[in-house]
Amino acid sequence: MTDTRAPQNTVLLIFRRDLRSSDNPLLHAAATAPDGEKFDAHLPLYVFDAAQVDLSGFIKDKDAANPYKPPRSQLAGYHRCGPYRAGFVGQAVWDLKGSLKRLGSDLFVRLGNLPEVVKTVARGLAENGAKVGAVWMTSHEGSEEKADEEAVASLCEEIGAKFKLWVDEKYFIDDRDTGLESLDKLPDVFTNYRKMQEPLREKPRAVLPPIEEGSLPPLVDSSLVPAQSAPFAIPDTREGLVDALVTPVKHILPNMPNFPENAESAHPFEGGETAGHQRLLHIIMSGVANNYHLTRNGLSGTEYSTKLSAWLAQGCITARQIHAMLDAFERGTDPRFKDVKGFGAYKGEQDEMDNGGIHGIRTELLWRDYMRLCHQKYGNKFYRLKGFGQEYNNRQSISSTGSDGDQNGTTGRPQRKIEWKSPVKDRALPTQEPSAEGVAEILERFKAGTMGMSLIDASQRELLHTGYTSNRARQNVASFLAKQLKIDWRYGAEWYEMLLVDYDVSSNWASWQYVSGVGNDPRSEIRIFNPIKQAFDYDKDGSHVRAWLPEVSKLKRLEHVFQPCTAPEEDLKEARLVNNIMVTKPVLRIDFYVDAKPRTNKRGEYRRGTRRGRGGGVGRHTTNGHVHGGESFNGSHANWSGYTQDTQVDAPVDAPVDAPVDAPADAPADAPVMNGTTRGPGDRAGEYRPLFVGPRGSPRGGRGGHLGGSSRFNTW
Ligand SMILES: Cc1cc2nc3c(=O)[nH]c(=O)nc-3n(C[C@H](O)[C@H](O)[C@H](O)COP(=O)(O)OP(=O)(O)OC[C@H]3O[C@@H](n4cnc5c(N)ncnc54)[C@H](O)[C@@H]3O)c2cc1C
Repeated sequence: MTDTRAPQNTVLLIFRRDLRSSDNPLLHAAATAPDGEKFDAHLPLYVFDAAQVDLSGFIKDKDAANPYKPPRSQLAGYHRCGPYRAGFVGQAVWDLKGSLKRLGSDLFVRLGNLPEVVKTVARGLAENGAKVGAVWMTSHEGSEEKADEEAVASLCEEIGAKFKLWVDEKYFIDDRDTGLESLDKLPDVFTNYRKMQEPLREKPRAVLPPIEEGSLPPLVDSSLVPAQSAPFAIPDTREGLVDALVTPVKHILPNMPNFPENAESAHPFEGGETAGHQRLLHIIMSGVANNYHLTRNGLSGTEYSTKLSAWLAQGCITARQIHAMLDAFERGTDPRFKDVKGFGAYKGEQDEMDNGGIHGIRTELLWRDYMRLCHQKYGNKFYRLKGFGQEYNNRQSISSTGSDGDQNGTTGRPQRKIEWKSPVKDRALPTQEPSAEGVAEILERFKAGTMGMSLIDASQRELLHTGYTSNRARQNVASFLAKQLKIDWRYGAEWYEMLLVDYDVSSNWASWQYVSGVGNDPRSEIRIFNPIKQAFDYDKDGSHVRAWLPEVSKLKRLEHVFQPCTAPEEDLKEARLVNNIMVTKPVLRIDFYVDAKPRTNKRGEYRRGTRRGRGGGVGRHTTNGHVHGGESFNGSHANWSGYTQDTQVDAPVDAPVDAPVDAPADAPADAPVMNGTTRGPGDRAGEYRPLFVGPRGSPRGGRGGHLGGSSRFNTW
């Protein structure tokens, strides 16, 4: 019998990566439905998904078993969601609950598999005489996300509820306004997409009007909603929730190094819409936004870039909210910013002056859109070793070689082979050097930041300790793993997936592909970052490396700080580094000379001019690093050909990932000047130390990658 108190037309609002109450299309539509289409009740629901999050922290009874396998990445078996993002999402969910309560609503939090939870909730309501009339959720990229959407849609058919999948409106340009007739028409080079969309200032839709308190349909009576099933219990405090999420995944490495004394997190921020909006306000008030184009290549501190990525990834804020606030500042319509330089400086469409910093932020937000569109276009090709680059039109393709069955080139055009190295025996090519064990050992050192290449090690330590590392460092790390060590880049992408607080499936996998040369970098074949030169350019006084790698901090000369194996014996002794693995067994050694003679560099001059002309704001470019010779794996040279340092490459002026040429404007006049020449492999074979050789020359074993856990991807 129907309970007359029980609502017969409840709308289930499923929150996913749209953890916000403002500018949220689902809430907006539920609040503004015209008479006749209004729901009797609403039920906002967030599910911590067992396929993403280790739920064992929610089990209080020590004897109870977790019905779900702890989620692991498919290739390497890493946690799917590490402690930083788990904590951040917990905070964001709690914040959303608070915001919804202020609107007269609430957030029901449940654990398990999303479609199963929806089924349980719908059944439970039905048993209590209520009925789910509709289920709404936003659409997200990712094969698992799509599978969930399909499963919920089928369930709705079964229970006679209307299913609606909403466009996720947290992007800069709304999907409906891109002008693309179909995804086939998405340009394969970002610059072309940007040109299609310019002027960017005019593109974003207006932010949705705020929801008024009491405008949502009544909140469903909580006594009608089935409780969380055993063995799980949901904590009723914010700290309890965060603790339950973080505890099972907080031991990342068996021998986790201590947080270095002199290091500070560049991302000390909390999850949630409230904190995201405070940060947005801060970047305008403090001048971070104005200066963004000058500082965005920084490595240390909270202020060189916006640090909005983690909130964007979880949908705590939307790109159009960011745009709206920046635009209000530029047009002078928000008096909160009246004392900030640049307030009201934009004089309308005729105005040719552009705030370089804000222009830069808009362009980065467009990159983010673009990577998601590429994900939509190429689907699961995002996760395969040979990438999606081969699908390009008009592009010389690259083929990948290895033994995991998906590495053959397909287009019949001239192809360069990438012989990816694997830590797994039956995936490694028979000719692979070093062996699978050797690669497994390097990956362990990659994770711990003990490879002996300090810019990369410092970034890996920062990531390990904080869940964040700069864009500049990310590019170097990815290039080092994929292009210099030639290790299957997906191990890096999965490591990032676990640790990044701002992990976003599209941005992460597209960026790894881009830098690894299998995605959509039009210059992928020649763009390889030289991590020593990059360190000289972007960590001019070595303070970033010294802070995150305290071991090398006592070395005096910068080139030794950046590559400790090159330091003289007495310096190593003084710094107590003689037996350190970073010195005794660097995974790669790059010869790099520093001298005092400035070199004229016409190319550099030209770039400076070009970037200035476009508002790039690039200053003195006094460094010229050169890589000598090749590197050796167990004594044999890796196959480098031609020029390898990134200074040889013209980077597009708006490229965030591929802008390795620009020295920041604040380059001191007395920055060291580096000279040298690039030689082909083999020139200096005798000078390179054998790599991957264990103590006393014996090969060292290492933990291999292993498959395990839930399967996110089906096209390895
Ligand atoms: C190997 C690699 C992996 C990456 N993985 C991720 C990831 O998982 N999640 C993620 O958000 N970004 C990723 N990025 C892109 C970029 O490094 C981060 O977005 C940026 O460092 C975040 O810091 P921020 O918010 O201060 O960025 P800002 O420099 O202030 O940029 C503003 C916003 O623009 C977007 N953005 C900036 N650069 C990029 C870019 N290259 N691609 C796409 N969007 C961009 C972000 O949303 C960012 O918050 C990756 C880059 C590389 C090279």
